[in-house]
Amino acid sequence: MEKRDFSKSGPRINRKANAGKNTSKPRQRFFNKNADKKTMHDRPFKDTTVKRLGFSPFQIRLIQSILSSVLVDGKPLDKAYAYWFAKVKIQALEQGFLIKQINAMFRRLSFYAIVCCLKRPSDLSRHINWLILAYCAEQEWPLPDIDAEGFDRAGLKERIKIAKEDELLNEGCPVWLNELCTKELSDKWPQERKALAKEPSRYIRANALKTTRENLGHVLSEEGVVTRPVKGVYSALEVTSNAALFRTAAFKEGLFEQQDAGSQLIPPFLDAQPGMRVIDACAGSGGKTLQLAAIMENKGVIIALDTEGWKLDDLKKRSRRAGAFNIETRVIDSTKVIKRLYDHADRVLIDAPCSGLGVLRRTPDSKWRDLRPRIIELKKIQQDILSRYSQMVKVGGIVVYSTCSILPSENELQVKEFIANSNGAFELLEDKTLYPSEGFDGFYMAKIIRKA
Ligand SMILES: C[S@@+](CC[C@H](N)C(=O)[O-])C[C@H]1O[C@@H](n2cnc3c(N)ncnc32)[C@H](O)[C@@H]1O
Repeated sequence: MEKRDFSKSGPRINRKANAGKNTSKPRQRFFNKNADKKTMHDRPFKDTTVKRLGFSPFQIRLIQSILSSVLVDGKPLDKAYAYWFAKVKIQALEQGFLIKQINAMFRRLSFYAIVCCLKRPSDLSRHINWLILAYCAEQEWPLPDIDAEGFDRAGLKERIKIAKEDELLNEGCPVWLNELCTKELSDKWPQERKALAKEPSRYIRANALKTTRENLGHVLSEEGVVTRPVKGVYSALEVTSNAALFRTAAFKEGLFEQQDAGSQLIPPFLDAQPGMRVIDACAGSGGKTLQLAAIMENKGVIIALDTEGWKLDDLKKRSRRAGAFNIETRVIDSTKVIKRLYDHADRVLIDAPCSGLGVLRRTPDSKWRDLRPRIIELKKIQQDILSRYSQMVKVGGIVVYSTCSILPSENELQVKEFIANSNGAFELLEDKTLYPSEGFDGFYMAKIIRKA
């Protein structure tokens, strides 16, 4: 599991003289790893009560454990959620409430560090309770009675007010990210920065192999889930109620997948038809592969490739649930896997590994580590993948190169370099960037034709 390093992301602002003391404490385990699940099960949970009163002592212990997994142990936030919510089973609504609050803390970690009189977000790893207090104070909830020795309560309100006036802090933007995106996006960046600071909407994709979008809306409403169709994305519904989607019968029956509405625009862009031979070259767990199977009405064949076998195993499970039967999976464990498929396909989707800067709203912990060195490596991988994997399409066929980044250097500049080096064998037909300020997550897609 990749560890997070939170050490280098501090905002550059003047700090007050009463900066926090470095009271290093031994690591705490807030929930016993062998917590008795029975006592945690099905506790009554009233969303409105919690909203008014803040966190219960039980919730505080769970939040402490999740924050500790990420800030102290360096686990990614989604893995920490998976671990703790499997161990401490609670009602779906309460789980949703906690995820919402913890995501909001991670979205603006630099803001809360300053409110706690700390220099860097990484300093919060030694002051998890301070973070919880600062968060509650900002929500204007009563401050919970937790051990927070050295926490400066006087002037909390004033520090929150001052931090809110600093755009970078208020939008939870680390300095490295601001520098990189200002350089790449110039005038466009401030509005994207603002958009990336917001809580994302929830979208699902109706699985056309089993239902229609309209029917799915009805079925879900019978299960208490409120949705509305998304304009401009024929397969997408926005979920507007606080629902436990994965516990619905509709999900178990494979009627839908959770997928951002912007992401749902990429598979149709490939223009794959029923009966074609299609390669999804970086398929991962198959978000787009499953959509391609639906577009192709289960006819023809999709070869789903990835370097990570466990992701393809996930894809197999998801295809069974979705009723998608035209997908073959192959792990890329040598260059031969790709070479054997040269000149093979009518369509090739290259959903390349990337910085993920377009989807930061959904991974709010990832920005607190300077990703610039990794982005340099990723760009080399993207160019290599583009030049080799594009050979898998037949002459006359289409390649779509896509990312969930909004950086031109991972997107249009990569495509430009690839086309320039192809000696006329490939031509760009059309490309699009979806920006977070337009509503969905940020994505790029380029449609390229093989001419020789
Ligand atoms: C953006 S993710 C793909 C997401 C997926 N297409 C979806 O819609 O859910 C990029 C994927 O590329 C894979 N990957 C990384 N390096 C690769 C390589 N050299 N060749 C093929 N896949 C690679 C990663 O394991 C990851 O699953």
